Amino acid sequence: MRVFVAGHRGMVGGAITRKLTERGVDVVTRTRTQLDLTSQDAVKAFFAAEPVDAVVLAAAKVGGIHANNTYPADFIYENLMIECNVIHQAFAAGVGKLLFLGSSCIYPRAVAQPMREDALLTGILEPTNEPYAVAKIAGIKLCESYNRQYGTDYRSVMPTNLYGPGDNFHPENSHVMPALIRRFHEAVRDGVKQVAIWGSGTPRREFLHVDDMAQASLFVLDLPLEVYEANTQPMLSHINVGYGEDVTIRELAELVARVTGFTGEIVFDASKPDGTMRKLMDSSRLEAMGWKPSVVLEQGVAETYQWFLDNVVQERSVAPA
Ligand SMILES: NC(=O)C1=CN([C@@H]2O[C@H](COP(=O)(O)OP(=O)(O)OC[C@H]3O[C@@H](n4cnc5c(N)ncnc54)[C@H](OP(=O)(O)O)[C@@H]3O)[C@@H](O)[C@H]2O)C=CC1
Ligand SMILES: C[C@H]1O[C@H](OP(=O)(O)OP(=O)(O)OC[C@H]2O[C@@H](n3cnc4c(=O)[nH]c(N)nc43)[C@H](O)[C@@H]2O)[C@@H](O)[C@@H](O)C1=O
Repeated sequence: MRVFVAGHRGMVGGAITRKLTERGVDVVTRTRTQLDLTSQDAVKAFFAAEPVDAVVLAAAKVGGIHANNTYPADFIYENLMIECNVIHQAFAAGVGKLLFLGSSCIYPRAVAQPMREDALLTGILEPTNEPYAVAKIAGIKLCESYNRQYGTDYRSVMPTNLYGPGDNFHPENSHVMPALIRRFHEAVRDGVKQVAIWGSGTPRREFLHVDDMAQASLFVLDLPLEVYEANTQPMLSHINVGYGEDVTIRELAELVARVTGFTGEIVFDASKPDGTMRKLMDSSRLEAMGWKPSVVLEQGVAETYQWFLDNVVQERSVAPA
């Protein structure tokens, strides 16, 4: 079994690669420098040269609310190009099996909670990440369309907000969890008594550890075709992957403060956007098939903070001035 993991250096692609390698799968990888997935010619040449049995598409332009809002053209263009190139060229090279990773932002911003798979395309999207969401919806529809027209077995999973080792801890462009881990850590380090959190603190988010996401991805990829099809009716579309519970951003900030040892004041910066007020996944389809998450949020945040200390902080302290 040879599997191409696109995006193997990312948080999710890295976790999936580790799990596949543990299983003894021959994982094919390329860095972005070796293979720019936005280039149709390069992706075509790659599939011609590297026969694989399956593809995991975990490469994407990814970022938090600020990055999505600031670089909308990059988010829609790069994600559409990556999806079109990888999905079409995999098909053209005769690869029958593929797993596409979407996102919970595909659902309308004011949809009933928890969000079911069949809520797709039933309302208006959240404006702060609409371009990214449109690209992710296109990815689902690409897989669905190739399955319908050509009989491929291209599956899609929709992860909720993810976190864990390998996350992006950029102060502005990252997601909320790594941003807060960095901000609280630096406040403790510098003796700062007040930390500002973006928005009102009232939006709710659901956080799933990346190891659970990787496990869910392989669980879905392993499902017998008839089971996947029976659980993705009516359009053989996609499956949600969530933790099952959400917290307010204020509660998340309080948790990260405890984990990092911050005892000062938490304030809220209303000049920053809240984004969607709630996006809790309904993961009952996946859970009915036997999958459930295993990493408890408090434990996951503590482990991620340790990873940040061991990798991001450590690397910076030994880097040349
Ligand atoms: N993180 C989250 O909270 C969530 C993520 N997802 C989805 O999960 C998937 C993985 O996300 P995550 O691991 O967090 O993202 P990361 O940003 O950690 O990883 C993305 C990977 O894609 C690669 N990549 C991006 N553009 C290109 C390109 N043009 N050519 C080649 N490689 C490219 C990156 O390469 P390089 O290392 O060179 O930058 C990187 O390895 C994505 O589809 C994302 O949309 C869905 C919901 C939530
Ligand atoms: C995974 C998901 O991720 C994005 O959507 P999002 O959930 O809104 O992402 P976020 O993690 O950036 O923010 C969550 C909440 O947290 C608040 N918040 C507080 N303080 C900080 C902060 O310091 N940084 C960030 N980033 N957010 C902060 C922030 O204001 C918001 O209310 C999209 O990419 C979307 O496309 C997508 O798929």
